[in-house]
Amino acid sequence: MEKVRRALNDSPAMRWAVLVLVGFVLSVNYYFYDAFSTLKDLLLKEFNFTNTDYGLFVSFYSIPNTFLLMAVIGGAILDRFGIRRTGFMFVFFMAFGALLTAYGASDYYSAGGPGYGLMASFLPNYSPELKMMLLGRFFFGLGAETSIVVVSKILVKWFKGKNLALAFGLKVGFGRLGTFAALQVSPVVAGGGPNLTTAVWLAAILVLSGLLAFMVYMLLDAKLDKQVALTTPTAAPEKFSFKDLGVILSNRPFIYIVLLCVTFYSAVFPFVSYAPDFFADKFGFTDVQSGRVTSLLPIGTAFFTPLFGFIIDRYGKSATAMILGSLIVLGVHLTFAYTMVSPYIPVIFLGIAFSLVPAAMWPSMVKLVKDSRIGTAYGIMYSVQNLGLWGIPLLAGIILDKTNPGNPLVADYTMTILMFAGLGLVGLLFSLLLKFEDKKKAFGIELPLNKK
Ligand SMILES: NCCCC[C@H](N)C(=O)NCC(=O)O
Repeated sequence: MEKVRRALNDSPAMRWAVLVLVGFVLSVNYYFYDAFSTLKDLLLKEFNFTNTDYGLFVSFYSIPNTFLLMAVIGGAILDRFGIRRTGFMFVFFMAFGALLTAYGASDYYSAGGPGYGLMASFLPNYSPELKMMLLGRFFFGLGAETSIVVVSKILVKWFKGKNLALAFGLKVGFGRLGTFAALQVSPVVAGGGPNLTTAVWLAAILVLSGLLAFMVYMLLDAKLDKQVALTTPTAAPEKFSFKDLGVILSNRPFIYIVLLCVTFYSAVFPFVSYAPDFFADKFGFTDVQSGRVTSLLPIGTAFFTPLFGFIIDRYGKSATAMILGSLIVLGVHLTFAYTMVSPYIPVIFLGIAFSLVPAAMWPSMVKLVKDSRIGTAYGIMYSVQNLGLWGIPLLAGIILDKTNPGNPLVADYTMTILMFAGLGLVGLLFSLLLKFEDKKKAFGIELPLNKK
């Protein structure tokens, strides 16, 4: 039998190849998530959506993960059944949901295609188009979040002790590139309205190509497992037990990170879903201009997150990075709410915050949870985070409708943005508590990650 001296994950080239493959899966995931933010006005016009309908559509992504605890269940299934089976299933759901959403927005469906009659037969206050798109968004969210958990576990498998924070930074960077592309490409393809459906189909087809990329990754994963089995006696996968959940949930720094995760991301992702419309309404930008300024955020973070990850691998200071990032988010939203400063400046600062916190937060988990339970831990984080990603876009839409009675074309966003600032403030509090706890009990969150 051929003796394996080096496993696939010992080769830097293979590690980076894996990162590119799973990074692509993330890019298309984020592309689809964000492709609708520059189409908001068109959706309102074409399908008679209200701001609340739009908020509902954005937030439906999070329903399976929050209320059905799919990210936690997905994380536990992942720890139990492994990366290949679980990953394929969830990337498949993501692609199915994306195609269903595109179908719901298509002319063929609106003209009475399959399912139209059924969707028209209940809840008449919501259009059949909205209902089909909500169903698609539900499946997309179910698969998308859990597939991010899968990708996180893949990175721990290939990169632990070998530039893990850099790998996580690049992973986030791939996601941001997807958001950047969506903000740039979607409004151009939609062409101000006539090609709205094409813009949505393009997004769905990209997600489908992510499924193919994941299947290629599965081949590498199987090969690595075979090599590892030759050199290391394989332990049977540990069965999921509620005791494990209890252990994870009684870890105080973990809880602070989860709470920071929900407040920080709720102040950023839902903001991005409204940002193009906000820039258009407050600063008089066109759809394409506001898409462009919003897209500075993901493109900046695509470069800065890996850079901060690289620094954290070597020098640590993760808790401090989370405090600084939270402080910046608060300052940025107050600037948006109360000043007419050119949006380019706060967006750049938001990009720095949006790089610092993710670069520090996600890899910190390996300091708190053992590898065999990392899927469950990320699943818990994502489920709680999704509570914010569900509630906050909806709340933003409701505040927007309430503070702008009569649905004027140009809306006043002040109260909506102040709500985002409030979330930034609460996030800052949790990041301070995290640093305090780490100082008291020496969990090592401030230490470099490139240490065994
Ligand atoms: N695709 C947009 C929502 C992704 C949410 C995801 N749970 C997450 O937080 N990813 C980490 C990140 O920084 O993007």
